[in-house]
Amino acid sequence: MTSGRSGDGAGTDRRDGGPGAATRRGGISEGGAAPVLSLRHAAFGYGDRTVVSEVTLDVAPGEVVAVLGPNGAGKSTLVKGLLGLAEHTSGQMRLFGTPAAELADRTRIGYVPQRHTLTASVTATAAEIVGIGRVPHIPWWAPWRALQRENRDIIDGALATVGLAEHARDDVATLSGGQQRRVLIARALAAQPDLFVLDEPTAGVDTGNQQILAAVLGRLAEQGATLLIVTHELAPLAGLVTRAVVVRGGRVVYDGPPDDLPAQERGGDHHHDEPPESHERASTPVTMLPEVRP
Ligand SMILES: Nc1ncnc2c1ncn2[C@@H]1O[C@H](COP(=O)(O)OP(=O)(O)OP(=O)(O)O)[C@@H](O)[C@H]1O
Repeated sequence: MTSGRSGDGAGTDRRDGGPGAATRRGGISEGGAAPVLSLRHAAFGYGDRTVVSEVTLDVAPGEVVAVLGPNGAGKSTLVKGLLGLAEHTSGQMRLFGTPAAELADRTRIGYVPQRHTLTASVTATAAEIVGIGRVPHIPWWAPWRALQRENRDIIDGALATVGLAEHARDDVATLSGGQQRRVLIARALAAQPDLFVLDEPTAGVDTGNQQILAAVLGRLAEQGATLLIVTHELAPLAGLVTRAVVVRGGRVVYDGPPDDLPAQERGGDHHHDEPPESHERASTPVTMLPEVRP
């Protein structure tokens, strides 16, 4: 199997392209592409506690997947499992065609955590925060490369993609919450990952900022990025999401086109995944059982 970074040579230099450039340039998405992510009966949890189980899922390069479900369903645990932030307790997990345990370079996944903004105690410009995303790409023996034009262009490009070019030199503490989220998306973008994982990017921001964030994600998708977006509501991301995965009671209960999602799974009611699973699962219609994709 090939991978986006080293497959056929097309993916070895991604500097002149956006996210997923390797994929677009023809390596892996055409003819027998390795899934970016492949799970088989996978379970994730914390310590002795399994939170999500029996997850079977393939995500192809360029897909924009919304992970939906009520509070406490296990959405964040699922994506944290991909990042090694929750334990992978059973089943198989491959990332970029490689068994996850053998994947040396986790920076290939760009993560924007849930409800994360930057506090006033951080004294840094937006460009400096975005520059953190470049750290894995700067060899320890050549720190001056951080100052080279090529590196600065990537940082400026990431800020432009999220619509914050004019705020590059601003102290992040002076930016709004929605703008700070976009700085964090730009930081992930600057790392040039092969998969973006965003946990609730549109939660807690006003409608105007939700639209801006959705436009930013749309731009990434147009550039060929593979996106896994945890969200409560599909509405702010409608038109962008190509596939919906619903987690309920620690199980994937729907995997398919967003247009076919039953209204009650589109989100927005912010109900909690309680009382216990047995009740939730009993109420799950048979038609909601996994529609596992090839
Ligand atoms: N670090 C942790 N240690 C132990 N249990 C945890 C941890 N993080 C989450 N959990 C538990 O895992 C369950 C699922 O939480 P998770 O955050 O994955 O759900 P979610 O669907 O993302 O919810 P929300 O929409 O509220 O973010 C919850 O019962 C939660 O208490």
